[in-house]
Amino acid sequence: MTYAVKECFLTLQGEGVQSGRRAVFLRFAGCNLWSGREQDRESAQCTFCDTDFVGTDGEGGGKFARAEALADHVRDVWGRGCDDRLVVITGGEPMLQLDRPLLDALHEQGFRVAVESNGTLPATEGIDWLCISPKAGTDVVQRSGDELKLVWPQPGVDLDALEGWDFRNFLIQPLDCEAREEALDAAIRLVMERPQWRLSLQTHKLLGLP
Ligand SMILES: C[S@@+](CC[C@H](N)C(=O)[O-])C[C@H]1O[C@@H](n2cnc3c(N)ncnc32)[C@H](O)[C@@H]1O
Ligand SMILES: Nc1nc2[nH]cc(C(=O)O)c2c(=O)[nH]1
Ligand code: SF4
Ligand SMILES: [Mg+2]
Repeated sequence: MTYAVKECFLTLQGEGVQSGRRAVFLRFAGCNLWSGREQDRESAQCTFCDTDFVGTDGEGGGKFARAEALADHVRDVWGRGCDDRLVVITGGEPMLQLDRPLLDALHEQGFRVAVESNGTLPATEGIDWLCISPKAGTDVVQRSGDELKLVWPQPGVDLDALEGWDFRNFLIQPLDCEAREEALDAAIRLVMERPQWRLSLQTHKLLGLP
C-alpha cells in the first residue's frame, strides 16, 4: 500500500482531552466526505472543513511506498532523545489509508497512536486513542472510542442519540467560521445544559501553532 501524506509536522495537540501534548501530526491526503475543492464545498457531505488535505505537497508530505518508511519519517519528525512519543493521524480522513502494518510500524518505533476520524469507516484495530467527530447526515459506523468531539452548531445532529454511544469523553468544539463568536456561545450554552459534555477549543489556532 502506498500512503499519500499531505503533511507531517511537530506541534502541540490543540484539541480534545489530549490538548497540550507534544505530538507529530501525520495528515493523510483525501477525504470521503469532501473532495477538498472549494467549488465542491457546498454540495459536499461535510461543508465546514478548516483543512487543506489535497495532494502531498505540504511540509513533511510525500508518497511512502512502505509502512516502515513512513514510520521512520514520523520518528525523524519527532526527533531524537525524547520518550513518550505520540503521533496524531488525521487528514483528510485517515481511515481511508491507516492499515495494520502502519500501526504496527509506528508502535515498533515507540509511538502511541492517536487518530482523528469522521467515523464513517470502521477504525483499524490497535489504535491507542480514537477521536470520532460525527458529521450531520452521515452514517457513522464507528460508535465507540476514547473521545467523541462534536463540532457545534450542526443542524440535524441528535444529541440524545450521540449520548448513547460508547465513548469515555464527550466534547463540544465550536465551529470555526465567520460567526465564530455565536458558535462559541452556542457551545458554552450546550455544556451548561448538558454537563456530560466538555468544551474543546482549537488551542493551536489561539496560539498560532500549526
Ligand atoms: C480536519 S478533520 C480530519 C479528521 C476527520 N476527517 C474528521 O473530520 O474528524 C480534524 C478535526 O477538525 C474538526 N474540524 C474541521 N473543520 C472544523 C471547523 N471549521 N471548526 C471546528 N472544527 C473543525 C473536525 O471535526 C475534526 O474533529
Ligand atoms: N495543533 C493541531 N492540533 C490538532 N488537533 C486535531 C487537528 C486536526 O486537524 O485533525 C489538529 C491540527 O491541525 N493542529
Ligand atoms: S470529514 Fe474531516 S477532513 Fe473530511 S471534510 Fe470533514 S472535517 Fe474535513
Ligand atoms: Mg486541524
